[in-house]
Amino acid sequence: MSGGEQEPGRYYVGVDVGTGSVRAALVDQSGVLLAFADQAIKQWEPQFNHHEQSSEDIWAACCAVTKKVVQGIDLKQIRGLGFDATCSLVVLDKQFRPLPVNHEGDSRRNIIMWLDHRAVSQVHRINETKHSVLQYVGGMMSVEMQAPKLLWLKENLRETCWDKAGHFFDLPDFLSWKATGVAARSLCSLVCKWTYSADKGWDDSFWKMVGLEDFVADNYSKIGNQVLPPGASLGNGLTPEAAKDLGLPTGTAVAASLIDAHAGGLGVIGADVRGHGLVCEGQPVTSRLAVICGTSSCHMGISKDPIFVPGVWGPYFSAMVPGFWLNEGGQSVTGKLIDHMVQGHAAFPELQAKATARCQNIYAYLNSHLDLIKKARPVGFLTVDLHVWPDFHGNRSPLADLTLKGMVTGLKLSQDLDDLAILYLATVQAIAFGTRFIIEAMEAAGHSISTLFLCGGLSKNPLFVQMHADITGMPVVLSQEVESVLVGAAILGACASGDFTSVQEAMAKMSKVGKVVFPRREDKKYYDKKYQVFLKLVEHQKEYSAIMSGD
Ligand SMILES: Nc1ncnc2c1ncn2[C@@H]1O[C@H](COP(=O)(O)OP(=O)(O)O)[C@@H](O)[C@H]1O
Ligand SMILES: O=C(CO)[C@H](O)[C@H](O)COP(=O)(O)O
Repeated sequence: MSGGEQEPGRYYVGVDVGTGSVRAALVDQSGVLLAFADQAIKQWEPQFNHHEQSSEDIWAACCAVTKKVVQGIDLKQIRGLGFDATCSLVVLDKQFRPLPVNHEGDSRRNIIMWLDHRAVSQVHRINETKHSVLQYVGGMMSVEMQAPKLLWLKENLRETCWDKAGHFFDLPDFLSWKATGVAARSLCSLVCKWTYSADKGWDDSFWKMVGLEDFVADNYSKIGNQVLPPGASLGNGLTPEAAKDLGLPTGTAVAASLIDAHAGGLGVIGADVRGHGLVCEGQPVTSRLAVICGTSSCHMGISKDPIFVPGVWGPYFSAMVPGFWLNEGGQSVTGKLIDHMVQGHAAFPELQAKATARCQNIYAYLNSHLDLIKKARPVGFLTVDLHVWPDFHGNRSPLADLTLKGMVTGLKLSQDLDDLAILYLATVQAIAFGTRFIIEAMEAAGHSISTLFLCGGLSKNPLFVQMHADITGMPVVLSQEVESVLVGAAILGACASGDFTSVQEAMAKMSKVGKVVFPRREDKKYYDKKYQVFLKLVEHQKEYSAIMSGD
């Protein structure tokens, strides 16, 4: 379909596999969510910095949530299915059975998660090669990408995993394979996490130089030698087995997938902004930055020509919006950091009890508590002497330094609820300062950004949203559908069904502006000062480490 026509009763299913849970939605042609379901997924941390999951557990969760959202629907109306997922590494043997990625030999745990930092030595060696593919990941490969993890498997689990492995998938590609039996990879995963180039393909010299020449020898069959653009229809759609598992008809169209952050980007970045008083109304789509905030935050900016931003991943061609280059800034832990700070505080049990008594989630409770304890000035001013540096899991962007640690300055002896609430506020602010730091790096390299489009679990937190507006000085657009990542996944399904002629057309019809949050200009001076302190924190941290590593 094209030309603005809407066919009644045409639905798409989007499935989003985040770090902590799997979500599914039934979505109509105008991007409205008609049904939603979610289910938690298992995670293991057998050692510090080792994070693992199970592809069977995740597939079972995808099936359970999909069955729920299509309940009571005439299945003939479901036109397409799209998956997005975290960029975790799935390992299968030659018969497509799970292989262990751990010393314990537990083959249930066959996924090295994206936030796993076990491959530190491997990524250092990869970066030391200074190979030209590194130009397209911000100048420096991240330990969270797939090449270092593959090298770790080769060096550490040779017999139990590496020699037996037949297939290494990015999690989004594993899901589309499981659904259709088609092992083609999405251009999104391969370009963003595996060093594939949209125009030149694989670079043999890179894999040979880093010690993974095995892939070249077998023509990349284990990591993908058929590549499709996100949204392309895969094979004959759902296989009979997958259709039974998911509760959908055999042959339902299935799309080549996207990484979760990229699906969030599709779900928000193309919305029609007319009538909201936004400066980006008269500007090209490249003035918009999609920020997908869940366990981590990802900052997705697009451009017509490639822009090389030191410490910011990309430029990646056609990895999110077809025909555009993508730069992806990121913070490895944001939601996870807030949870960590709050749950680790002595007053956490009291917070839980009080929030439960009021039938509120802990963050809604904390936000109202901050409102209660604020004095004459706005809430944000409660942290005048409390500052946080948020890199508790290293810095992804723009410093690309995985050795950086978290910092807090301004601690007191009190451990009460006020103290917890203010520490939570300072953490939220630190994450927003991190976003400002990334935006400044992108702008210095040539991006021109005026408006933020937020989605993901943290965008449900009004304090997080307001702090992003105040600290960046930019308006924040929230979508009509809170679960915009699922709208992105459904857009893929809609493209695979053939109901739209392009991803751009589907984006324009299915993503919608909900609420706009403007910055409080009168607070700018205060946040500028706090930003100065923020930048000092990392400078000082580097000085401390130089002192300690000196003689
Ligand atoms: N209503 C809410 N208010 C505040 N924070 C929330 C809310 N819902 C989710 N979050 C936070 O969002 C984060 C998870 O976001 P989500 O997008 O679900 O993550 P992922 O995709 O990584 O699984 C968690 O840190 C959680 O605390
Ligand atoms: O690297 C990423 C995207 O390129 C994401 O950080 C990763 O996929 C995890 O996402 P989330 O925080 O939504 O679970």
